[in-house]
Amino acid sequence: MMRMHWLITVINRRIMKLLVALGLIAYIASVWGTYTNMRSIQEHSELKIEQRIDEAVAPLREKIRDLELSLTQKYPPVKFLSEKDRKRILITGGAGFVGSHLTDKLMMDGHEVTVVDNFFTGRKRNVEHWIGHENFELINHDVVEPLYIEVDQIYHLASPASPPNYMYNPIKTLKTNTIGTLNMLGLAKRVGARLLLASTSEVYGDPEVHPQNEDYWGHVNPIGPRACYDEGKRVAETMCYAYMKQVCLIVF
Ligand SMILES: O=c1ccn([C@@H]2O[C@H](COP(=O)(O)OP(=O)(O)O[C@H]3OC[C@@H](O)[C@H](O)[C@H]3O)[C@@H](O)[C@H]2O)c(=O)[nH]1
Repeated sequence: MMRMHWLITVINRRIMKLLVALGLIAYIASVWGTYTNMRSIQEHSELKIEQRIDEAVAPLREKIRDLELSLTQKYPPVKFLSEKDRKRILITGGAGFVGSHLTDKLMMDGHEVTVVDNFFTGRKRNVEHWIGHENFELINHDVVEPLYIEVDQIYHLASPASPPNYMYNPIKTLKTNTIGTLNMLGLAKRVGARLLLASTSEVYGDPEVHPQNEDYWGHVNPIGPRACYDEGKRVAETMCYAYMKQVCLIVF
């Protein structure tokens, strides 16, 4: 009997120890679980915060990079002009041959130049040496659509200029020289700017007089293959004169 009792006590003790050990292991496991869980939540939220910071900082980094670039970038020398003498100048077709050289001249003289071009024949690389300069702006825009900006002077050069280019799409050539010129005259009228139109000797058509002076009216053909350009520029000149006479616009 005594032996039996002793055996039960020993077994009970062992079970107790086992239970205590199991309890301890369960407790440690749960504490460890909570700890790793908390860590992963913390790491996750840290990751999210880092991500958000990165997102918020990215545009600033880009601005700083642009700023650094503009500080280190070398531009051709530009004169300083006082506010009074500095003009805001729009050059349509400014990425073309004549336009880009005019851009260089006016930029180097110290003016603020906005080039508007649809890059039909002009190229960005013709004016790329000014990109980022505080006095320079390049706008990809077709003058057939109205343009609303504030300027003091307009040099209206936008037009295809060589026969293969202007004969490629005669209707578009006509629109550029008529609607485009009308839009520029309208802009000049609205902001009180003076306007210069780049015309062409082709307004004289197939001239019988050489050289042609201002009194010569030309020898033109309104339905010939080059008419879209010749007549387009002729009507552009007529529009400029009408605006000059009717609304006292200063036109060259
Ligand atoms: O619809 C158009 C067509 C042309 N253009 C631009 O006008 C510019 C014309 O420049 P080009 O280099 O082809 O030709 P040029 O510089 O020789 O022409 C220049 O002299 C002749 C005149 O008829 C043009 O009006 C004048 O720009 C180009 O940058 C072209 O992309 C427009 O912005 N819109």
